[in-house]
Amino acid sequence: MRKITKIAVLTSGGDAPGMNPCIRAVVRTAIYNKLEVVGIRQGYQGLIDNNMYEMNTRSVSNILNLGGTILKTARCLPFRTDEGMETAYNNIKAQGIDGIVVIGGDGTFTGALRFSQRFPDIAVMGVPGTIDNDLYGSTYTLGFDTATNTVIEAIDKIRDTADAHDRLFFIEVMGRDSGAIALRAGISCGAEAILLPERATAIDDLIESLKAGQFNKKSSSIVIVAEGDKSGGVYDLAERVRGQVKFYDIKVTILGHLQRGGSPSAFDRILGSRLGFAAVNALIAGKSQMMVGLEANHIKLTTLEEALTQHQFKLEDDLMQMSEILSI
Ligand SMILES: Nc1ncnc2c1ncn2[C@@H]1O[C@H](COP(=O)(O)OP(=O)(O)OP(=O)(O)O)[C@@H](O)[C@H]1O
Ligand SMILES: O=P(O)(O)OC[C@H]1O[C@](O)(CO)[C@@H](O)[C@@H]1O
Ligand SMILES: [Mg+2]
Repeated sequence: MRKITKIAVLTSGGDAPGMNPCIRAVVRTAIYNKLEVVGIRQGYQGLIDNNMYEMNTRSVSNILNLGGTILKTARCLPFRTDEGMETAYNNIKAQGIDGIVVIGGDGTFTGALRFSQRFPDIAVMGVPGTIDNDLYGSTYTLGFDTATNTVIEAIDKIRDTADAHDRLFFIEVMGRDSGAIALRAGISCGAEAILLPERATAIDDLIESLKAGQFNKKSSSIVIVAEGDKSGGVYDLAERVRGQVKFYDIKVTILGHLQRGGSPSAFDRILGSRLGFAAVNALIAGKSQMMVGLEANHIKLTTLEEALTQHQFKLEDDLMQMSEILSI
């Protein structure tokens, strides 16, 4: 079995509330088990730039409540190249690191898998950290709960003013390839329609359902549009509907990056702590090329390969059907 003596931890891709509790758990679990632990700054960019520092138990004091990530993060193009990966590998070897915990989303795991297939002597363990909730093998990813609650708080406020003015709002929420936030927020806020990247919505059907809402004496309507919806963008969509829905004044709101910030919820603090703890224990047990996730309230290991390829089945059919029925 491979022996781990020194590990590194990094956060990569979009930041997500819960990353800091996870970093804290990784560092303290490692030190408790007499491992050295190194923090990599700015995700894969830090591996390439050799931007690393030794961490101790006090490096992670008072961070449970912080949004963002104390290690910083990046979208790093050079890591996609063979040369970039090789530079990263040489820096890792020079530091004597034999295992890495990577906290991020599907892109981060794609990079981690490619890297560890090329350099299998470095063990990699993924922690699902993305507000997009788009990984197979964990019912929830870090940050999704906090981000969804942030979105709900914002949409509730929009509903107040929409109702006061008898307006129809198109609200864009994050999710370039994922409708997870849109679906959960839509159900929680009673959205009249939810447009998702995973499902095509015919514009005629949308208009018919808005007309039905007006017929049923709805004073306001909210259409939640995930960023990655294929209808051509929220402004374009609003314009097309404006031509045919005369009874509502129409407004557009893009919630944007406020959705990714903020103090992690209790759920994300606990999830981050559990997954960080489990990730270090999995490395110590000799595992690699895997992701630690939470399924049915139990820690589960999934191969990175599976985590990346199975997620398209994740949006629940019953939620999609229910959201339409409950908003009549
Ligand atoms: N095919 C790939 N090969 C090597 N590295 C990759 C690959 N795809 C992504 N990465 C690395 O992973 C980083 C993070 O990926 P990405 O920007 O897609 O975010 P993510 O991890 O999916 O998180 P989120 O979707 O929550 O923002 C990229 O910036 C890049 O450095
Ligand atoms: O902050 P950036 O790099 O524009 O990324 C935005 C993307 O990141 C995510 O927020 C995930 O982190 C997606 O939902 C969104 O499409
Ligand atoms: Mg992603």
